[in-house]
Parts: sequence; C-alpha cells; structure tokens
Amino acid sequence: MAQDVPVYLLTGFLGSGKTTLLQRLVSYWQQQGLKPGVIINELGDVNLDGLLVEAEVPTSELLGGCICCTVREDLAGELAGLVERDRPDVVLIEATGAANPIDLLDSATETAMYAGIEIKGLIAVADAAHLLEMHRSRGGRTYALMQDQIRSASIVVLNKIDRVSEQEAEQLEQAIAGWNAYAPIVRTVRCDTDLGPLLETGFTPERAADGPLRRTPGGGLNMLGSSHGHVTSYTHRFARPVDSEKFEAMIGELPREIYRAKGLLTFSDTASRFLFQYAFRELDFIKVTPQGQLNDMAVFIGEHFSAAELRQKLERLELESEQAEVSE
Ligand SMILES: Nc1nc2c(ncn2[C@@H]2O[C@H](COP(=O)(O)OP(=O)(O)OP(=O)(O)O)[C@@H](O)[C@H]2O)c(=O)[nH]1
Repeated sequence: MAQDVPVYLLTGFLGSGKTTLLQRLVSYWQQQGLKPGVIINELGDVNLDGLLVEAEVPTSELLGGCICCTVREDLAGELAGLVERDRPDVVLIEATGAANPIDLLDSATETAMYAGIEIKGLIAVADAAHLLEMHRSRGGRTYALMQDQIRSASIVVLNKIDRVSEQEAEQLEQAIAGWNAYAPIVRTVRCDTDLGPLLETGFTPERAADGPLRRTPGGGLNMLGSSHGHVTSYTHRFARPVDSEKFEAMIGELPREIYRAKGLLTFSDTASRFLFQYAFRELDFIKVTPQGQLNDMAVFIGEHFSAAELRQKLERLELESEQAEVSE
C-alpha cells in the first residue's frame, strides 16, 4: 500500500508571515528532491499568494471564503483531489488568517479517514508586534483568535521578532507558553529558521482537542469563544493605473480597523507591476510578472470598516491619478 502523504497546516493571523514561511518550506522540500503540493485559502476572490509560488508546484485554491466556514466542505475535496491527481510527497495547507484552527483540523482529519494522508503538524505563525499589542490591550476577538491559533499549534513561529525588544519577546514567549505548554516556540525574522526540526515537531490532534479547545456535546470540534464572523473584506478592482505616491499616502491613512491589505497594481509612474502587502501598519512592494490575465485589484481585510467609504477613496485615487497624468 502507498505511504500516507504527510500534511502540514499553516495558520496564523492575517499578515503574520504564513506565505513567507510557505515559500521557504516549498524551496526546502524541493531541495530535498520532494514534490510539495499546496492548498491556499484566501478571503478575497483572487489568489495573490499563489503568485508567490513557483508555477511547477501543484497548487489548489480555495477562494472567496474561509476554510473553517464557507469553504470548509471544499477543503476535504481539494485535499483528496490534489493527492490523487498530483501525487505530491508532502502537502501544505495555508489557511486564511481568519481561520478557526480547530475547524481546519477537523476538516483535514476528516479527509485523512479516506484519502491516504497523515496530519503531521499545525504550524502557527504569530506577528510578534501585533500579538504584543493585542496582549497588552487584552481584548477583542482578534486576540481570542490569535490565542486559539497558538493553543492548537504543534509549533509556534514567533515571527517579526525584529519589531519587538528582547524583553518584549520574552514576555510574549511566557504568554505563549501559558496558552500552549507543549508547542516549542521559534523566534524568527521573515520566518528564517532551520526547517528540519520545525517539521519534526510531533503532533497529536487529540492533544489540541483535549486542551482549552474542546469537543462539543454533539461530538464535533468547536472553539471556546468566538469565531471570526467579525472579519470583513472588500475587494476593489482598479479601472486604471494609480500614482504610486498617492497610493502609498492613502494606505498610510487607512483606518486602524483595516489591518491587512494586499493586491496587484500597475502604477502610472513605474514600468513594472507590483504585488503590494500591508500588514499591521507596514507596507511592502514586490515586483511581479503574473502569468495569464490578472487585472489590478486589492483586497482589504479588517473589522467593521466601511467598504463604501473605502471604495470612494480608491475611486478618488484613480481619478486624481488620471488627472495628474493628463496634466503632465
Ligand atoms: N518586519 C517584518 N516584516 C515581515 C516579516 N515576515 C514577513 N514580513 C512582511 O509581512 C507581510 C505579510 O507577510 P505574509 O507572509 O504575506 O503574511 P500572511 O500571513 O501570509 O498574510 P495573509 O495571507 O494575508 O494572512 C509581508 O509584507 C512580508 O514581507 C518579519 O519577520 N519582519
């Protein structure tokens, strides 16, 4: 009988560094002569993270919803399909940052019953600066979700350590150990770490389910506290190129409720196209050459923000960029 395909789940709040780690893991496996398969779940309806994965890596997409609710049923099908069709040596599932980890596990475990896979680990990536801020204010659903992601992890990658002091990092490690005494904690900058030991960290789904996350009386798995019903997203499709400086200024003025944005853009004042990333008040641009027809778009994710106001701002930006171009 063929060996079960090892599957790793990757969680972590929006913008914590999951895709950064995914890219490292994919290269690591390829260097070992293995063929990785990837399932990416995005809240928006365009797979931007997929642009960062090499074309030869078999990739399945679950778009427009979150694994743990709207596309939950699909995960089992995608995973079984990927294993059957592409016969990868190892599979990595990157969940949206808003995913409820226990539902994700539940769904993957279900697949394991019939699809010849073995769940090897649940890697939780945390943005050190963001987690610290949430820990200090001690409230809100985002904080609860971050805690739940850490509670159910087999290993915690405490990323963006460059954005906190040594003392703060120690404080965070203490808090994390309090929520999950079993998972080793690895401090990283851009998820740069020795991946061999990271992947070997043992994992038993039962342990996660026995901890602060419990089984519901009906037998299914459920989380304590809330899920992520509060997270909303708005996808904007650009009708024309925008000015890069004006765009940067607009992002700088985004309300705090919007904590994550990413998109594909053509600027009126540069030659190439860019993937932009905005996570917890930091903006990054990466030059990209997308394959196929992908229009300019941006997805904004946050809590209770006004999509109408944001749309107006973006439309104004498009108009002003066009007027600036005409007057030049
Ligand atoms: N300062 C700093 N920035 C980082 C670090 N790691 C990643 N980033 C940046 O943070 C942003 C988000 O990283 P991603 O890897 O896309 O995060 P993600 O968790 O996949 O984001 P979602 O898919 O939206 O949930 C990018 O702009 C990265 O370049 C780090 O250690 N330090």
